[in-house]
Amino acid sequence: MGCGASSEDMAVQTPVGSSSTAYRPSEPAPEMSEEEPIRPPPQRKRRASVSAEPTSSLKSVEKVVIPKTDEEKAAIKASIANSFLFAGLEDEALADIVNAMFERVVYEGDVVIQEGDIMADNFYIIESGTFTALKGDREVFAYDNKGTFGELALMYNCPRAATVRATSGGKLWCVDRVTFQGIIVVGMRERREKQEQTLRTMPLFKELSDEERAVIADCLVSETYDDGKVIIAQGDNVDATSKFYIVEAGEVVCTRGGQEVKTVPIGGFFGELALITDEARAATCQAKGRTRVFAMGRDAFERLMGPVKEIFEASAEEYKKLNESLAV
Ligand SMILES: Nc1ncnc2c1ncn2[C@@H]1O[C@@H]2COP(=O)(O)O[C@H]2[C@H]1O
Repeated sequence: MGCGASSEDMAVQTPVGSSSTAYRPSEPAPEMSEEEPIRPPPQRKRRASVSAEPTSSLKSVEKVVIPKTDEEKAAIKASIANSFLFAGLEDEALADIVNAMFERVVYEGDVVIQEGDIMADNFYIIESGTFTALKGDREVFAYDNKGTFGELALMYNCPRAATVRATSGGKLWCVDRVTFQGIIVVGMRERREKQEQTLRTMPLFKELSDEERAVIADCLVSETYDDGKVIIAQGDNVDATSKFYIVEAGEVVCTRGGQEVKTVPIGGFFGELALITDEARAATCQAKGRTRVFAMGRDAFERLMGPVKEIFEASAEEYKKLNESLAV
């Protein structure tokens, strides 16, 4: 994770949901100890609710459908909205993964993941409860009613890097290994390849080396905006959380004082000016049609955008001339 993504980056916000799936303490998962009971992962072939269609991401992965209420689905989607693991997933893939999630109720002291376990089974999203992540006896992270864990062993096919134990009762949403790898890991790989290809064609990055582009790709997150949605508002102050954007699909319209000053096409950028000058946002930038952008955090922008500084300086000069001529 080249941009220093931490467990917090992966954290989900306030998961909700109210499935009534039974938790059976007498039913330990095969690779778990007695103290960590879990409802077994979905049976891909035998469940009546499992359909056999392949997913769009990985043809050989069957879709698993664990029935959920609309409220539960919406709540799960809200809770994973800020997780980079899910960012950029196509709507269909996201729906597939939400369908496949199953719940696990935990009690204080339950060991959900055991450090060193080579049979990593699930990825977990916290709906409620507190959890501690331990390496040996040392706590390396504490989760408080939000967050996700268990992705590393599934992404890199390595043993579990830490133990995760419930420090209160709570509820988790689980994604089984096959679904996680088939949708999230494959999706990330596909997106990464597409992203590097896209960056290569963008005027801003075309003079950079493959290595420079790869580092930049590590720090980009796809965001999707509906038609008319304001991505940047003129006059907003910038801070450490402010971002720089590149249009990946669709278009972005920029206005100053309500007057249109620019349409940013695919491959174009916006949101750089205030990050450079540390002044308020100079224009309002809105999606035209459903639009996808690559967003880069301010920290990465400052570290990585040096090589394209001249391009930014030239566009700042153009904006200045245009704004003077339009008196906006
Ligand atoms: N005429 C313009 N003047 C200033 N900014 C513009 C103009 N047209 C497009 N923009 C973009 O709108 C963005 C708004 O946020 P920033 O000020 O960070 O950076 C700005 C530019 O990238």
